[in-house]
Amino acid sequence: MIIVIEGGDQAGKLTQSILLEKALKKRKIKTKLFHFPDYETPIGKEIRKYLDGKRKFPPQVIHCLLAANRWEKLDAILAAEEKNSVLIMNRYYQSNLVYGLANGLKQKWLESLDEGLPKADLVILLDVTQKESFSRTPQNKIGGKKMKRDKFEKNKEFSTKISNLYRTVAKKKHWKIIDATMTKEEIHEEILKIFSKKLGI
Ligand SMILES: Nc1ncnc2c1ncn2[C@@H]1O[C@H](COP(=O)(O)OP(=O)(O)OP(=O)(O)O)[C@@H](O)[C@H]1O
Ligand SMILES: Cc1cn([C@H]2C[C@H](O)[C@@H](COP(=O)(O)O)O2)c(=O)[nH]c1=O
Repeated sequence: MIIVIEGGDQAGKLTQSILLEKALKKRKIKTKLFHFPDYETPIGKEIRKYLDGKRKFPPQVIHCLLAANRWEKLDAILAAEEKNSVLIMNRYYQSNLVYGLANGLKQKWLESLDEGLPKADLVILLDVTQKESFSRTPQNKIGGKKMKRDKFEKNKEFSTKISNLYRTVAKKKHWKIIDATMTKEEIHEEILKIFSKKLGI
């Protein structure tokens, strides 16, 4: 089963992905957590440079790179599917759809970039407003503080567009929507409830 934790910047995806991973492991459910973008790969390093403003790419190129970054991890994803019952994705191809639409790209074109990757069984949107997102302190994926907001995170107008698009796409695609202004613990409980309901346990 692939569970995707989605949402705008600082919605709490990393926090909730880690809490869910721990909770499932405690229940002896074999679980593996992936983070996208994966900044460790060759393409991931280019993406990092773009987000830090050290590279300039047209939107078509950066969204191809963001999809290619998942294809770089295909073997690892397939191997993890063999060994585990649950894969948690802290962002997956759903991010490229929402951010790509916000950057003026076409849905069909964006979706074609990820066609053939293992599909998500459950997508959970942490619904955060621009205001709430900007009030939170960015952190990096190993828990430390990020020095500054990246290219997609700096612009208030873009961030508002992302929040609105997430809600619209989530409704159309029947993703589960959680109010991300609740406490970390409340959100975690909601995610566990959704997960149990999906499994029928
Ligand atoms: N429910 C919450 N209420 C208040 N603050 C929160 C909540 N969840 C997470 N935070 C805080 O918000 C910040 C961002 O959290 P986190 O890194 O989990 O978000 P993210 O969605 O993964 O961010 P990014 O999009 O930048 O990768 C952190 O400082 C974290 O402690
Ligand atoms: C996976 C993925 C990400 N993005 C965007 C979303 C964010 O603005 C950045 C990643 O930042 P994070 O702090 O590491 O979450 O990239 C995207 O546009 N498309 C994608 O597929």
